[in-house]
Amino acid sequence: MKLGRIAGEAGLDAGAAADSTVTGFAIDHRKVAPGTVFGAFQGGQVNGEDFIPAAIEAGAIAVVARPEAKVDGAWHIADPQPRRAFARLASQFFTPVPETIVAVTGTNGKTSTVEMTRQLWRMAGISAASIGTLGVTTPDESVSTGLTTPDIVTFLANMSGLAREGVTHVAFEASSHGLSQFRNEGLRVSAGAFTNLSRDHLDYHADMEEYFAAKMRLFDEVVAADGTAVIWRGGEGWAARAEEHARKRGLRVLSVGDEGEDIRLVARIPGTLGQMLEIEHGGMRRKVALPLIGAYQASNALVAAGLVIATGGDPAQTFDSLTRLQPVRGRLERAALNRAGAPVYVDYAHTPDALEAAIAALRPHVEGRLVVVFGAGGDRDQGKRAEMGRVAAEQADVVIVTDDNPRGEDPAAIRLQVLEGAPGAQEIGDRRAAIAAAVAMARAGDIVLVAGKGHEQGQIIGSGDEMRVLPFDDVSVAREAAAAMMGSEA
Ligand SMILES: CC(=O)N[C@H]1[C@@H](OP(=O)(O)OP(=O)(O)OC[C@H]2O[C@@H](n3ccc(=O)[nH]c3=O)[C@H](O)[C@@H]2O)O[C@H](CO)[C@@H](O)[C@@H]1O[C@H](C)C(=O)N[C@@H](C)C(=O)N[C@H](CCC(=O)O)C(=O)O
Ligand SMILES: Nc1ncnc2c1ncn2[C@@H]1O[C@H](COP(=O)(O)OP(=O)(O)OP(=O)(O)O)[C@@H](O)[C@H]1O
Ligand SMILES: N[C@H](CCC[C@H](N)C(=O)O)C(=O)O
Ligand SMILES: [Mg+2]
Repeated sequence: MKLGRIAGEAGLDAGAAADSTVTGFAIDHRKVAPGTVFGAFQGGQVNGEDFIPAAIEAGAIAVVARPEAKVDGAWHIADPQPRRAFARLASQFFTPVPETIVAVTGTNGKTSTVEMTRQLWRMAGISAASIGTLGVTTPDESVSTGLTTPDIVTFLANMSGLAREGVTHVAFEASSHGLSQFRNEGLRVSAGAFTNLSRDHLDYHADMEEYFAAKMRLFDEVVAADGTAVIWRGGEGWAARAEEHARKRGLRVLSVGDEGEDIRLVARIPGTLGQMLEIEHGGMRRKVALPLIGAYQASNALVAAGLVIATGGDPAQTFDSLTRLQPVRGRLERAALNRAGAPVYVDYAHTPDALEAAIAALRPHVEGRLVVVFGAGGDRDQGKRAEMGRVAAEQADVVIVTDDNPRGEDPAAIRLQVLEGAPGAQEIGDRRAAIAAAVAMARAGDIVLVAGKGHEQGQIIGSGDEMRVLPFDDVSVAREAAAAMMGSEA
């Protein structure tokens, strides 16, 4: 494909390089091959513009960078917003793309919602995929990408790869990092969902307002002008503000929740292994037996239904399919039963709000004590740590504070910050030992919640060149602990 054509379609100027043949796109100079268009961006760690000479040396034919960047020996596609311009350009190259694409943003619930959306589409006989924290999931496989929202080149390449495999519908997670770095642009996004907003990532965003503004790029810019915003009505006013953004842009709004106008959750009755939802849609009331526990899973399932309906799904069939949803990995996953018959749940709660939601989900099922084991990630928002401690101390009966991906920080210092909010908690740094202690202490009627890592397969220790990922899986560790207890009795 000629650069001139790609640039023309994107409304950019390819100048003297118009006749060059484009072989690919890269945002990392180490991935540049002859014929590549290189995107040079100023990052949080380094300035990508410093790598322009090396990229040109490696064969870059054009460089997308700020007007003030110095580009010698390749065509300079100058734009004050180079990440956006690069995305526009790259999206002309990575074709075809799936015809129906939807995005989910919010602090918690993105992974669950995209996965449930994929499942609902699949049950309707559609070839669907999801992209997010769990990787790229298709009917056949799940491949990890390492990030929730992959970089723009990986994202677009995945999208066109999926379309070539025959996938017509994709739901992807739009993290605030991804949105603010234009990691998913250039495609027609038919609908976007907003699940909720609460404290997280205040290491990256200056304050909650900035965090919210990053998320609102979804409605302000990313969703197509004739698209739909699916909004979970709840929380402290953020949903109402999200709705304002959507309406101002002229998007169709589909509101969901206790106060939702389009999909109203009239009643929710927790059961042993699931819950009964009474919902109202289009003037009709119906009961749905959702085979998942917890208010938060009901919210995500209904937002997923909203996305499917917003993009042409049949409402009756979609609500019916909710009764066959499979659990999402690491989200209230029942990992084991200990010797006393106490269940051990693994959940990905790693924010104060999520921890509260996970504990609330289990509370109706607890007859004795709720034992929670959790920590907080290193090199991430420090302010959420004590808040997580407070939620655990207030809502659980026994609290064990442990390690969760300390990364470049001193794990003991992270635990100390969590313990500030939970002064009476036990402290067991080694996560395996902490889980074993919780499993060993649980009696009949108790429930153990191991929070923070969910589906994760490793404990990240150190950063930069020193970084190591030690294999670690909460589900198997919980199972081993339960099995060891059985063994000790025999
Ligand atoms: C804070 C953050 O989001 N950083 C991501 C971002 O970095 P950045 O743009 O600031 O990049 P940088 O490292 O300063 O480098 C600047 C530019 O120089 C380029 N470069 C860099 C080095 C080099 O030798 N050559 C080169 O060309 C880089 O490719 C980049 O384009 O872009 C990089 C390239 O795509 C990502 O790898 C990196 O993710 C880091 C590893 C990360 O940990 N990100 C986490 C925080 C993250 O993104 N999480 C979100 C949220 C998860 C959630 O929902 O909770 C996610 O979507 O996963
Ligand atoms: N709708 C919700 N409301 C409150 N808490 C939720 C909700 N959905 C999920 N959670 C909590 O957040 C955890 C993570 O859920 P999920 O992975 O779906 O969110 P996410 O937004 O993708 O997270 P991340 O930002 O890490 O990608 C769950 O394990 C649960 O504890
Ligand atoms: N996407 C989230 C995942 C956090 C998971 C938790 N286990 C941690 O490491 O903090 C983040 O990067 O902030
Ligand atoms: Mg996620």
